[in-house]
Amino acid sequence: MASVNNISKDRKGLFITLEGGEGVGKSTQSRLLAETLEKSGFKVYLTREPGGTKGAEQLRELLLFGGANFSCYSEILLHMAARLDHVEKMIRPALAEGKIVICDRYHDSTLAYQGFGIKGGDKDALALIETLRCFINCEADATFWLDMALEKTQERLSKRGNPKDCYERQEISFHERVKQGFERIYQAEPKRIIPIDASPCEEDVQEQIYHHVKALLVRKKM
Ligand SMILES: Nc1ncnc2c1ncn2[C@@H]1O[C@H](COP(=O)(O)OP(=O)(O)OP(=O)(O)O)[C@@H](O)[C@H]1O
Ligand SMILES: Cc1cn([C@H]2C[C@H](O)[C@@H](COP(=O)(O)O)O2)c(=O)[nH]c1=O
Repeated sequence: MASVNNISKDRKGLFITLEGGEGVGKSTQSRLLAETLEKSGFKVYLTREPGGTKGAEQLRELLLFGGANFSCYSEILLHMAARLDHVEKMIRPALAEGKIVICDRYHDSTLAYQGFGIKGGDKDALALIETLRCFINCEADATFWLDMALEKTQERLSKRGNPKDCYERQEISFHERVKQGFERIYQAEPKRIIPIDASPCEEDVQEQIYHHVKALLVRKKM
């Protein structure tokens, strides 16, 4: 079992993020985890990024469907502006109230999509993201990285049939860089990030995740 040493001791609540490429099942698993925890009596704040506040949802619409084709550095700043609003207004208060915050995508998506997917791991882009991460200063206690073969996720997405956002419309080589980016992020922070095989059925993936969450709750004495 992966180590869960990243838990913040002075925080009342627990901050869990779910990360990974397109269609690996993050939203499905975020919802299932929230339902399971609520049934066990925990207070949960289920949210997503970009999003979670009025302003951040407006930025989501602009970034995903606005067609503005921002320069990559502007795109990083916009994702980070959405995150800061979300953290200040929703995430930090929920954690202070002792809630379990479950966030569908967070900081690792900026690193994987903008840092590795668009900028190919460029040092300046990674440094800018890191600087803003330090400024926001709200780290996840644990991150589930859902991973599976790209061909399989394409199958899932074609069945889902939602309108494609600007990232989903990118060529396969972009998604390969994003996937490799998540691998690099995991290698850099193996204590926080817990890799999950996202290829089995929903129930099996849920079981893998819940197994780790139970251990986190024990460690956090929740
Ligand atoms: N374990 C699974 N097995 C088969 N299909 C799944 C599984 N998990 C999710 N799905 C289906 O795959 C599609 C994508 O799932 P979901 O929206 O949860 O993924 P996501 O990672 O949040 O996607 P996105 O990155 O686009 O937000 C949905 O139609 C969902 O019902
Ligand atoms: C937080 C964040 C997200 N993205 C991208 C990744 C996805 O393509 C979309 C979000 O939509 P989904 O329904 O969650 O798949 O936004 C990004 O590029 N950078 C980020 O920081």
